[in-house]
Amino acid sequence: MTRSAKATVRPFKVPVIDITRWEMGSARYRAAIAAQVDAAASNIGFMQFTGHGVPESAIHGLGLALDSFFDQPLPAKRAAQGPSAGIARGYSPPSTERPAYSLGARSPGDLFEAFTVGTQASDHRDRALPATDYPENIWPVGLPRFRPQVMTWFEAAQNVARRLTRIFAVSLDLPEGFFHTYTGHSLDALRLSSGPVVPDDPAEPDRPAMGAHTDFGILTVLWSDPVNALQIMDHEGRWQNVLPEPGALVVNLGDLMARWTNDRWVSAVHRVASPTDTRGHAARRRSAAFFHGGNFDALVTALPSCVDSAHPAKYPPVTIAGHISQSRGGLDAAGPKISRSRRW
Ligand SMILES: O=C(O)CCC(=O)C(=O)O
Ligand SMILES: [Fe+2]
Repeated sequence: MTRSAKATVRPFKVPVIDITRWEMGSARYRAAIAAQVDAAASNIGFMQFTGHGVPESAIHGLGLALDSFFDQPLPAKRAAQGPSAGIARGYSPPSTERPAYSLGARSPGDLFEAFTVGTQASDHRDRALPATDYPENIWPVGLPRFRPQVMTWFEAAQNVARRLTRIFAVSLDLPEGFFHTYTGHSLDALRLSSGPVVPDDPAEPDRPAMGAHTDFGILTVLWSDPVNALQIMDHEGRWQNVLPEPGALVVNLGDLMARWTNDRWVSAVHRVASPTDTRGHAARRRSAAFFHGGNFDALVTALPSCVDSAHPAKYPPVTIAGHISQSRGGLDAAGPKISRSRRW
C-alpha cells in the first residue's frame, strides 16, 4: 500500500487530552499539553478533555434535570418558552432554529428541542449590561430541583471553559491569564437538548437534527450521551462521527477564536445527525452545549503570536458584540451568506 493510500484510510480521531495535572505540572509537562491543544486546534478545531475536574455528582444532576424537563408533555415545556424566538432563553420547540441558513444552505427547521440559560444583566448589576445581549433566564415551574441542577452544571462548565482558556493562552505564547481580561462578564449560554423528537421521515432520511454550522464564540464545552450524532466535516468534506470518550468533555473552537488567532486555529463546521446506537438503530441522546462567548464590549485584535510577515492580520479589530451582529446577519436572512456562524 502506498503512503497516500494509507493516509486516506487513517481513522478520523478527535484527540483526548488529559489536563488533570495542568496546574501543578512541570514546565515540560505543561508545554506538552499546550502543544497537543495547539495541534488539535490548528488541524480540526475539536478536542476532548479528561481530568476536567467536573464532579460526577454534577453530571448526574444534569442528567436528572434533562430528563425531568424534556419528559414533560409539550404544553408544560411550552409554558417555559421565551418571549420571542430571537431571545435565547427558556424552551425552544422543534423547528424554530435554522442554523444551516448561516452557511448558505436552505435546510428545513431543525428537529431538536432545547432549553437555554445564560449570563444575565442582573448577574453584573455594577455594569449596566444590555438586556438584549444578556437576557434574564426563564425557569420552568413545578420542577424545584431543575434550576439548582442546571446552574451547578452551568458553573462547572464555565469553570472548565475558563481553565481551558488558560491552557489556550499558553498554547498561543500569551500570559496564562490573557483571556480572562476579556471574559469577566462573558456572554455565556448553556443549551440543553434531547432528541430525536420526531420519528425519522422516510422522505428525508438525511435530514439532520441540527444543520451544519459553526459556533460563533470563543469555545464550546459539550457533554452528551455516548451516542453517534455529532458530526464534524473533515478536510475532504466528509461527515465524521464524534463519540465522546468515557468521562471526556468534547470542546470545539468558535469563529471568534479563529478570528482572534488570525485563522491559525479552526472553527469547524459540524452538525447533529439523527442519533443512532452502535447497531445503527434510532437512539435517544441528551446533550448540554456550553458556549463561552466573551465580554460583549471586548475589542478583539489579531493575537501577536499569530501575525508575522508571512501571516499578516486578515481581519480588522472588532468588538465581540460587533462580531455577533455580523454573524447574526448570516442567520436572519435565507440564501447564501458570507458569515458561517450561528450562535455562541
Ligand atoms: O448537541 C450537540 O451535540 C451539539 C450542538 C451544537 O453543535 C450547538 O448547539 O451548537
Ligand atoms: Fe455547534
